[in-house]
Amino acid sequence: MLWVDHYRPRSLDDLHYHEGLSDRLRSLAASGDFPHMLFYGPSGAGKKTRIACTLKQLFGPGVEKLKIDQRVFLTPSRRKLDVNIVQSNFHIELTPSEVGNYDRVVIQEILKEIAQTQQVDLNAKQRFKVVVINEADSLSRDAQAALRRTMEKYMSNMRIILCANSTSRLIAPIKSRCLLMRVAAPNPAEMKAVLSYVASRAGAGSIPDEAADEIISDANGNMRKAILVFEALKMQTPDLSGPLSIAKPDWETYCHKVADMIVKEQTPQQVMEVRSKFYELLSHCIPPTIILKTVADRVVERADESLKADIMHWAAIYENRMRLGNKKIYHLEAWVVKVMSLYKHFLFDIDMTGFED
Ligand SMILES: Nc1ncnc2c1ncn2[C@@H]1O[C@H](COP(=O)(O)OP(=O)(O)OP(=O)(O)O)[C@@H](O)[C@H]1O
Repeated sequence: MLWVDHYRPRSLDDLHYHEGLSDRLRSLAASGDFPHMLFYGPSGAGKKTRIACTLKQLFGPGVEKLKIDQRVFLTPSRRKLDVNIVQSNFHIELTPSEVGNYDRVVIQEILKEIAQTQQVDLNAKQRFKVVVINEADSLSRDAQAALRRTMEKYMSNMRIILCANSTSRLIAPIKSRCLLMRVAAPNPAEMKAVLSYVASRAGAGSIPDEAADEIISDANGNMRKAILVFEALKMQTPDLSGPLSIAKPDWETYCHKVADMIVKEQTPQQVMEVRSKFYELLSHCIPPTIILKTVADRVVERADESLKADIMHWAAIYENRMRLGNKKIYHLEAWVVKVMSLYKHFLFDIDMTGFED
């Protein structure tokens, strides 16, 4: 098992950072009046770990006995949707956004089913079951509306825990029905403490300060990434001495290549080249929003100061359109064409100024 899973905290007492948050969760679990909750924060900050620990506090170790099911749902047009569901006797966890725009069907069916079944385990500590919904911020508007209605209706025997990166794409009625829990990224000192703990538990001795600093600055607040990189480096150079080479993931290097192409040449042929690179990235399941963000960041790094704000402005607009639409490639490509046109105008203006001089 990877260290990141093996040494993952299992109870609220084991959690390393944000102790105030752990205390609040502990008292909420004991209060007998557990609310619907929304955990939000950046990737790898520890949201899912914290949710799992809260469930354990609520229901005891039985919640760790998990069963994985694949359920089939039927859309109104009789299309079959496969959804993976993880459940224990006390909770159920799902990612409805896996099925794109049909997420409403999944939300409605699952929630109705859970809400209408009473807790049958007489020894259960709580009378309600918990439904954990991952990637809640990717839910369609329809699914969010369905969720909102269910939250009102079935409060007596069901609680919902939403997990999201940000609250901005959730509709206000959902936010107002949940207790919001912000799980911020750990700071470098907190990350260092976790890495030292993992190193000592894994029998890997202590971690040199320079190595820890390098891993932490590369991880940028993502605890999962830090532990994964630490384990990989430990396999390569067991004593972690000398300059470390933290390899960038292939998809990131590929995105940077795309950005360099946009900056280098602005022609229809180049748009076609970029398109084929986008297809390559998408076919390797890199999320389109991540592609857009990584490419845009790199283009901005290389662009003239006067263009930076416009490039980001259009990236935000096309990201929004991408979320509304189905075909992601159109919007990625439209952004590329927009940026190329901004670039061309900029270069043309420079030429003209030179000419006037
Ligand atoms: N409080 C903590 N103390 C120690 N280690 C932690 C803590 N929180 C998280 N971790 C470590 O970080 C890893 C990633 O955490 P987790 O999967 O909970 O993040 P997440 O915020 O849900 O990420 P994502 O949004 O990308 O799914 C865990 O597997 C665990 O090893």
